[in-house]
Amino acid sequence: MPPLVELARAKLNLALHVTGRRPDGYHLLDSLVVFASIGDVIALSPGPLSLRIDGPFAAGLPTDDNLCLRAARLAGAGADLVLTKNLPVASGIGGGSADAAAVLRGLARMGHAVPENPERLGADVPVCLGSGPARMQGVGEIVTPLPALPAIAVVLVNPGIALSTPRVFAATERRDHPGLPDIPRLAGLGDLIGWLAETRNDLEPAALSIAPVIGRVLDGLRATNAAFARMSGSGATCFGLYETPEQARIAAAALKQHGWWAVATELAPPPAPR
Ligand SMILES: C[C@@](CO)(OP(=O)(O)O)[C@H](O)COP(=O)(O)OP(=O)(O)OC[C@H]1O[C@@H](n2ccc(N)nc2=O)[C@H](O)[C@@H]1O
Ligand SMILES: Nc1ncnc2c1ncn2[C@@H]1O[C@H](COP(=O)(O)OP(=O)(O)O)[C@@H](O)[C@H]1O
Repeated sequence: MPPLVELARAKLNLALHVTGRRPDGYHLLDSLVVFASIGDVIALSPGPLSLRIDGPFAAGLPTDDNLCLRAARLAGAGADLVLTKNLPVASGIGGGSADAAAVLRGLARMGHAVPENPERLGADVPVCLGSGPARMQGVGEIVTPLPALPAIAVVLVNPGIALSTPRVFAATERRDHPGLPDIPRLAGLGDLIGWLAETRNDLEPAALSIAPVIGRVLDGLRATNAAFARMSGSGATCFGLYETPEQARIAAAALKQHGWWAVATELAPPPAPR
């Protein structure tokens, strides 16, 4: 029987406001989250729990304490897992959380119930489970699905540095920003950019202070005529939005000249219900 295959789409925080902090130190967030068409790939076959990792970013990833295995253990399920790691690690685009959510989706297709507290695996796991446009609030556990966005062309760029999420949160100075403005129906790139102009990524200043190269990535995106550029999550991956897929392809090729990981893709529609 061929393995079940799940795509762990790259997550993008188009806007990310830090609105408070819980007594346990976790931050309250208000974020517009969307997913790109590219991602890691997870193949699941029946069998005892095991994990093999291949792909361009396999090196250095733990095989024992991997979030894919932790997801299967939380679901109480065995499976033979193969992770093809296409996305940079510790990079603000979901990574381990997207992989864990994809494993839970695959296991659900094999008949295993999705655990009740998937956020225990990572704050981004609940939003990554749905893998469609959503407003994410609380520490990540409140997910409100949003209508589909158009397939806007996007370029993702990572300068090749892993940035630790806890370190970026710890270096964030202001934690009491207002939440996102209401999210209207976003029918095209113009609507989206107009709305994004009223928003921020509140983790960007701290990430920039730890890794100034992020500033050069954002300048690089703007120099390729991105209609909008910002960092995703806790960084260091940044995204640029473009008028056309052709512009995005040309921009990605130019940004690779810096030795950075750069890929042209588009905002993905929500997955069809199964
Ligand atoms: C910042 C965000 C925005 O979407 O994305 P990434 O940059 O990781 O992609 C997420 O909130 C990250 O989610 P995730 O990467 O799953 O985080 P977790 O593993 O649960 O948490 C890692 C650490 O980040 C801090 N953390 C995480 C989430 C949150 N709401 N407040 C926090 O303070 C905590 O120090 C925690 O120990
Ligand atoms: N399947 C996985 N994919 C990516 N990272 C993983 C995975 N499993 C465990 N990890 C660990 O999780 C950490 C990445 O976490 P984090 O800094 O939150 O990244 P991101 O910002 O990409 O969400 C890394 O230290 C990595 O070793």
